[in-house]
Amino acid sequence: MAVVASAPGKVLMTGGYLVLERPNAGIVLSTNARFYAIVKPLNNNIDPEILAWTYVKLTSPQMSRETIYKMSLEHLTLQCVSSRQVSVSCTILAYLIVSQCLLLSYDSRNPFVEFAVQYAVAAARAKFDKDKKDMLHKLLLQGLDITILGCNDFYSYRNQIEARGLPLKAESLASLPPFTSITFNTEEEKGETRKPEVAKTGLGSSAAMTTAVTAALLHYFTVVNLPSLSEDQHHEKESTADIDVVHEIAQTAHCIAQGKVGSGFDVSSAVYGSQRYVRFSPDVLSSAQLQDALKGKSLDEVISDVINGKWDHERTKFSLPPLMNLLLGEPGAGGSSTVSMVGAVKKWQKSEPQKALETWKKLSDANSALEVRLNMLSTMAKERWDSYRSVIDKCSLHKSEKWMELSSEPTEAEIVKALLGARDTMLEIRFHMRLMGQAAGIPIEPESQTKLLDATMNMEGVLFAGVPGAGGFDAVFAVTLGNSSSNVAKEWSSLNVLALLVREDPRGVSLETGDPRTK
Ligand SMILES: Nc1ncnc2c1ncn2[C@@H]1O[C@H](COP(=O)(O)OP(=O)(O)O)[C@@H](O)[C@H]1O
Ligand SMILES: C[C@@](O)(CCOP(=O)(O)OP(=O)(O)O)CC(=O)O
Repeated sequence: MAVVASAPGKVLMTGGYLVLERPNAGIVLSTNARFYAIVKPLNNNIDPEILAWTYVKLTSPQMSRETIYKMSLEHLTLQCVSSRQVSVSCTILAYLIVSQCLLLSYDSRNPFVEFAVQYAVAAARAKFDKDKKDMLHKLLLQGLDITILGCNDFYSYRNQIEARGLPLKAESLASLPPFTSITFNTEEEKGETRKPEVAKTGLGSSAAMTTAVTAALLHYFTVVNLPSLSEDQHHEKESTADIDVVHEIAQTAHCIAQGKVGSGFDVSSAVYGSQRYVRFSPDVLSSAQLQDALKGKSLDEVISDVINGKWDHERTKFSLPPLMNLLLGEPGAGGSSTVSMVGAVKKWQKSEPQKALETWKKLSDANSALEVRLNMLSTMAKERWDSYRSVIDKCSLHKSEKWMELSSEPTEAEIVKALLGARDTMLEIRFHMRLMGQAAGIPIEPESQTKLLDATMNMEGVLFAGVPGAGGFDAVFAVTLGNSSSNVAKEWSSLNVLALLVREDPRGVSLETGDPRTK
């Protein structure tokens, strides 16, 4: 029986850079862009002769790639035995032709999935008693057939839309077949051509992919029982023990595959959904990092350190107040390298510690203030729904400068004040993020984005807009009121900005009923 699991992509609305250090928090919204992993046995006829190793087949239809690994059942090491490009359909070919670089030349390894497989099997072994270990061994002998699929929203199709002469509108994106082939951007840096990179929108495809594969495998091995999408996924639900295991394993695999320990908000939101996040102490992964660097400990020892480690990340339920929508717009073909941006900020913190501390304090206060204001609006919506709905409806049709005049009674005026307060706080966050970028010499909110964000914040029904995560030239986000998103998308189109189809969806990792391509 196949197991299908999915995990969402993310948008870090506040907390870029600061969230790398405890106890700073980041507000991360998960999205309806989901990454799927399908796991099933590769071969139903177990060959009793083969007891020392098994096969793992990894198929990425969007990269037209199929890789076969041989996995040692003792050490869980993976050896790539074949990798080939599988045939592509005519529609996919059309996209490939216009892409800047054909996939054939691209590196065929997928370290995210490779580590997810190794760590998930090791976790199952660590958790199981003798009988269940035998069951696991039999399951592994049948081989693992893994297919990975990311929603189109994870990838940038802007170049293809332009190349095909289609209008730069969400409708053009909607006309693409689901799970369309991925293309690569080749970038020039100082006259040299860099390694081609997947053309992404910045929703965290690797974190969602690692989480979906880890979750599907752990469910397939019966280590965990994943919730389904229809189940009420409350973060504060008494027992999150099963998804906590998914988190620990996916986070470890993701860090090791990336070769760095980031804040982990992307994996946390892929597992638990939208939240206020405070990072885990990096020490919890020291054993896994050492193993990778020195090949000192066995995977079984490392996994028991990971499972028994002190995972001290904090997550609190958070989602946008009712009748507010998250909208993303792609102003260009993307391409900021988060790693080098983080490096530049760290260098600045060392060279100007006092100034950096002051900026971080102001940013941290503004981030907290925005969170308080949005939570206040959620409470107002709960307690005074009619006034709240009426204010949102009215404000959705006007620019913010008119909002105060629209309130017809004191409760409404109070709600408008809270909306305007949230707006001002976002302006403050943007101001300090820009200062940090200037001081560190990196484009956190580059001038072109400032112009776009100012224009967006001046559109009817826009609460605020900003650069998500590390900032740069990737997609921008806007939080819009009521039904104003379609107007914003239209205005963006006239500014050469492509409105993406993605929206907020607070749900985390889940079990699916079947292959998403057959839906
Ligand atoms: N559909 C896919 N099939 C195989 N690998 C994928 C797929 N989607 C993403 N990846 C891998 O994930 C990497 C992108 O991850 P990441 O840098 O986290 O992107 P994002 O900006 O979306 O966070 C790609 O370089 C590729 O290795
Ligand atoms: C700088 C950061 O705080 C936020 C980066 O956020 P992005 O959403 O830009 O992430 P990528 O998917 O890696 O591009 C680094 C971190 O928190 O790890």
